[in-house]
Amino acid sequence: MASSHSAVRVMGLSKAFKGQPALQNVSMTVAAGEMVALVGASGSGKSTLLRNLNGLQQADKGSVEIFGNVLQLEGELHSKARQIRSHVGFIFQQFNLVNRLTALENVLVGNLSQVSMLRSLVHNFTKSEKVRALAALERVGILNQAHKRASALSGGQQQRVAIARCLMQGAKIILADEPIASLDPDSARKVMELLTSLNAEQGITVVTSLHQVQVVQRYFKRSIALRQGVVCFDGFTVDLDADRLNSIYGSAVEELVMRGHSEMFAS
Ligand SMILES: Nc1ncnc2c1ncn2[C@@H]1O[C@H](COP(=O)(O)OP(=O)(O)OP(=O)(O)O)[C@@H](O)[C@H]1O
Repeated sequence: MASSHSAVRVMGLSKAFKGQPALQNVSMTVAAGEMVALVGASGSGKSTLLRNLNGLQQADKGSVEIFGNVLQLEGELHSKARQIRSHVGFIFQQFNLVNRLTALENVLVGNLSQVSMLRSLVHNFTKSEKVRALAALERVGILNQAHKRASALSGGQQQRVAIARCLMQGAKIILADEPIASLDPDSARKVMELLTSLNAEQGITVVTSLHQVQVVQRYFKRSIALRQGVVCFDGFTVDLDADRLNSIYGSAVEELVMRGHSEMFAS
């Protein structure tokens, strides 16, 4: 596939921590509008790969392109990395909101980090920015929580604020690192349904690391599996049968059972 049609293109990406390889010659392409699950045992490299896809981390070798623009190449971030990253939203297992700010303020300030600066910024947002932030909260179904502090929201609501922040940012790609791992089954289902509808209705490309194989099978047509930093499967999720899962997870296959969310689909 031509890189200009790819949302994400990774070529020969390798990354080591203190000499220990975390990613080894990883190559993959995600088309614009695709929704892809990243699976693999704990420590297989999923978070490292996601962080490299938006330049939060730099690899030692290889390249990452976003919509055909080089984000990083051979360990160097491109000089326009900031601009390229503006299309890429990131959500984390632990939501990464500023607890003292309201849901609306969190959506407005995005990922900026200094709270005192954030406070003053909040008061400088224009009416149209506030209207956009409220629309983003409405899109994720929590407009009625807009003025509550993040710390007073449930985990599922906090994760939806984090997704609203991506919408406010205008993200065309959402990278999600275990977005449901800290959620109860009902909240997890709502977050997965929200990501699925953003993908289907707004064409947002979604790449999500997940441990729950039932969730992967339910929501993702395509999966990419890592084992010890190497891509060991890239294909249709329906082809992830018991033998393949055993080979991907090795002795860690019990993680799938222990960390499953089968209750998500009970109702
Ligand atoms: N900042 C870091 N410093 C040192 N080693 C790291 C760092 N980040 C990751 N690693 C190592 O790189 C390897 C891959 O880790 P990574 O977090 O990417 O795996 P993962 O598949 O996301 O795991 P999990 O499912 O438990 O989140 C592991 O061996 C991990 O210990």
